[in-house]
Amino acid sequence: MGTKYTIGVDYGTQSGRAVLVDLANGHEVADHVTPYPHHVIDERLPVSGIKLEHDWALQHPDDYLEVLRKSVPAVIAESGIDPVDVIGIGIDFTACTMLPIDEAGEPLCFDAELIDQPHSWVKLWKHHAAQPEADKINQIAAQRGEAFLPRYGGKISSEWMIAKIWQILDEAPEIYERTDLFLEATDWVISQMTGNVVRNSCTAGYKAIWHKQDGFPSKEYFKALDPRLENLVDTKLRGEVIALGTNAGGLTDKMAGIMGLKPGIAVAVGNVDAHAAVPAVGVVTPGKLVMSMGTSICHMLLGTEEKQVEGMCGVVEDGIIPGLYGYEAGQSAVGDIFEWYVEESLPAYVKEAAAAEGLGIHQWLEREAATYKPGQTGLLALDWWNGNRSVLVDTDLTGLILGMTLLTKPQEIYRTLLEATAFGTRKIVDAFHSNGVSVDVLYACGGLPQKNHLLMQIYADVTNREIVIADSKQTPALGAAMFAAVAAGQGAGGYDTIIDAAEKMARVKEETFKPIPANVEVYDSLYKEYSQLHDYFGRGENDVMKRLKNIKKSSE
Ligand SMILES: Nc1ncnc2c1ncn2[C@@H]1O[C@H](COP(=O)(O)OP(=O)(O)O)[C@@H](O)[C@H]1O
Ligand SMILES: O=C(CO)[C@@H](O)[C@@H](O)COP(=O)(O)O
Repeated sequence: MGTKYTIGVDYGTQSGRAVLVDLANGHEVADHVTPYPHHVIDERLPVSGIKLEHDWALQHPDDYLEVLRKSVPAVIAESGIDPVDVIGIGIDFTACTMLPIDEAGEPLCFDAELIDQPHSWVKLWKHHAAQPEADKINQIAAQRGEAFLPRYGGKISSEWMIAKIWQILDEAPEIYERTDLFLEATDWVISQMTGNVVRNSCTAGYKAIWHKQDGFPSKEYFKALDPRLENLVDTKLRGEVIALGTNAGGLTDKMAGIMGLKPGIAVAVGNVDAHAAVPAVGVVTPGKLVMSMGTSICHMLLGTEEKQVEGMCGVVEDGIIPGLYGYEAGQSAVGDIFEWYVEESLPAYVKEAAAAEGLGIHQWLEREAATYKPGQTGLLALDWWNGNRSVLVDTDLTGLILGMTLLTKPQEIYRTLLEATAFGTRKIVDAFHSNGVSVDVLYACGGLPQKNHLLMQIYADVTNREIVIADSKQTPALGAAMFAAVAAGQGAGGYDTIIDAAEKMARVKEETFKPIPANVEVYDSLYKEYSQLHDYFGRGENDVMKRLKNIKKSSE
């Protein structure tokens, strides 16, 4: 049949990236990045210049099409392959990144009448202005004993679909009325490529409270939130929910022309970035926790049963790999904490020393921090610089460093911050493992594993588990290309299941990080101390962090 390819497109926060992948071995033949022309819209709307309120984060839907227009032809050109050998395309996206569309499938913000209405635009995953709605969603669900709440670790996030929809209804009822459908951006882009509107099981499950057996929450629940939401599911959330790897339909003639591909090729249903990365590191069975490590960490895990785990972001059947339950948890700041330290708190002499040696600041700090043994700094930190996503689900918690003296060095603080994030991950690992969702080995992808070896060794030592590292730097895009291969099917040169695709296309490095027994022992005692601080400050025994925030607010 000759060499066949698929394209995976990874839609991140700042840019979209297309990767052309050889189906025989997962080799990434070419890639191309298109920065979003309108960036993240968090101050003023394009065209009208209307000012946005605090905590808003929007995007421009045409930026997503721009990625298809630019990056897809670019990977074809760069690779020099014949486009007829591309048998499918798949995408992964940040989530919940959602938008209102009209009957014709057009985003409301494309309508000249609505362009100056902030609520007609795409709400990006990190739009955090729907917290009042999220609070009521949780309070009413808890009062009514809604069965869905434990599936989301006890809390629905303000980042997710229902809170965002309700904010639109609350603040711009006319936009709500004009909306035919609320869609995840990942599903909208697929609709643009195929002409079909379908919802993928991943975002529906993790972000819109959809359950394979129970569907969405009941009409009674939505009515209890707001009588105007009673029929939301049958109206503006309608549409079939389809498992990952399904062909959403063939690529339309129009989009094929624009992208330089063959019309009719398979287009896989949409997916989420962190979730798409799981099969791309070859994880298709339980027991292997995949960490997508960058500014934050998403922790992904598979299981054969639906279990309740404190503070997880969600458990969704078919949510990651069809046929299994997919679990997600997370830490809302990891690389961001290291960046804060380097940018906001590091003495100038360290920057000068690093520059004098021609080293990056992180590299200098990593090298110096690596000269310490576990415990040797005498320091301990709580990693809550951006609140705590799992397991406490509390954005009002803040960071803490304990044990400093007049002799404390910057590299000791840096090491302590690395360790604190590892303890945060161990809390998540322990929460899953002790609730019957076993975690035997860790897999790491994203930017951090490539950048900081000390960090990875600390994670192996703190969790007492081996860590396998992704070989691809574009792991989510590779995963999206694998799901495209499944959507195309074996008959067309692809694969019939994501398990077959993972066997041939997933890639990890040979070198792994293994726990060092002597370090494990010391970290076990430090973790006990971390756990005491974690519970003392995080579970209500001493709410000083919240009181400080309140004092700060009232002093502003
Ligand atoms: N050598 C390093 N060690 C630790 N953290 C680093 C290092 N270099 C960059 N970072 C942090 O990693 C984060 C970027 O991670 P990356 O995976 O590239 O991005 P993203 O999460 O946006 O995909 C930033 O927060 C940055 O401060
Ligand atoms: O929340 C999820 C996945 O559930 C992510 O899409 C969101 O945090 C964005 O992640 P990135 O910053 O793009 O790594």
